[in-house]
Amino acid sequence: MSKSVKKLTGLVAATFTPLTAEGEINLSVIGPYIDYLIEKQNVKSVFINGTTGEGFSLTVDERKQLAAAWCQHGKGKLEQVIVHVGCMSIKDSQELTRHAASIGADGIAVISPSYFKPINADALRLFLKEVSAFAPDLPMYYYHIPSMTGVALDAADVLNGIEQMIPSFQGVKFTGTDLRDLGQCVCYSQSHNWSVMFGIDEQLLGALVLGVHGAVGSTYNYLGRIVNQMLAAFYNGNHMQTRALQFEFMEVITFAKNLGFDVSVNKQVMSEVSGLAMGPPRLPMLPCPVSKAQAIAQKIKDFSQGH
Ligand SMILES: CC(=O)N[C@H](C=O)[C@@H](O)[C@H](O)[C@H](O)CO
Ligand SMILES: CC(=O)C(=O)O
Repeated sequence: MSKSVKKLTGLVAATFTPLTAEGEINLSVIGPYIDYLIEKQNVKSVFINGTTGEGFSLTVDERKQLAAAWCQHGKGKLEQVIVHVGCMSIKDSQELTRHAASIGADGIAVISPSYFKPINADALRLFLKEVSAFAPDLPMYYYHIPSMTGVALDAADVLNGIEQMIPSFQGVKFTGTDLRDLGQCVCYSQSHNWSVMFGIDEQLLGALVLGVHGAVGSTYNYLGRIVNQMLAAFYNGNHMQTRALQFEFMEVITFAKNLGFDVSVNKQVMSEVSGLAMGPPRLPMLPCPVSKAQAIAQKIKDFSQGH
């Protein structure tokens, strides 16, 4: 692994996957999507084909086409394009990994298989190693998301000693609420200069205090500008302002959660707020009633106008 790895930091948008009304991937939205993130949200890195991007509902070929489009349109504009390559079959993950390297992606991230689950951290590390071997020079991030995978191994256990197996290992995207485990990931990562990226947007401040290097999340697609203000306030030591912004942010997400806030709703909210046509989700998710998304979008707009 070369020493010139660009460290992943700051806000990273976990992108939605634009679909046509017929449910086909809609690559024509990606160019305008990138401009929107940079110009309107001050967000310059993306995490594609993950949870928000419905990665597990896409075919391997669709995932390749999307990754290629994000890298191509993002060239010279985006700081980093991280491609999620987790699949139920290790063969598919290896193919996506090789492809990510061939198109110039900045890194890959891997969610654990969740049907047949790794029985312990050794099994998961072995899986990650066999995936990374298909792009040994590409930074790899482990994506910890037990709420979706049911793989409840401590992320810190997965990290422990992984550098001896995976020279390209560069950190973890931590979507969990166990602050003890998160803190141990940050602590372990320090000596390796890895990135710990937090993934529960409405709890970001707690993670910042523990020393995470940034955050990957869905809401940075449309609240990135304000959350960047929150990060600036935090790094300037202005805890009152940071907390005030976090509380307002929490209120918006609580409002959304009370209405039912899943990827389908979130995707429609993105269409409403950005004006970009994200299209419907893919089955088994059902399209979200427009009125629900509009109510959430209005909250987001009110929050944005206040800042
Ligand atoms: C479970 C899940 O999908 N988490 C996302 C990222 O990992 C978050 O970005 C959430 O969408 C966000 O925090 C809203 O709850
Ligand atoms: C939300 C998130 O980080 C993902 O799309 O995977």
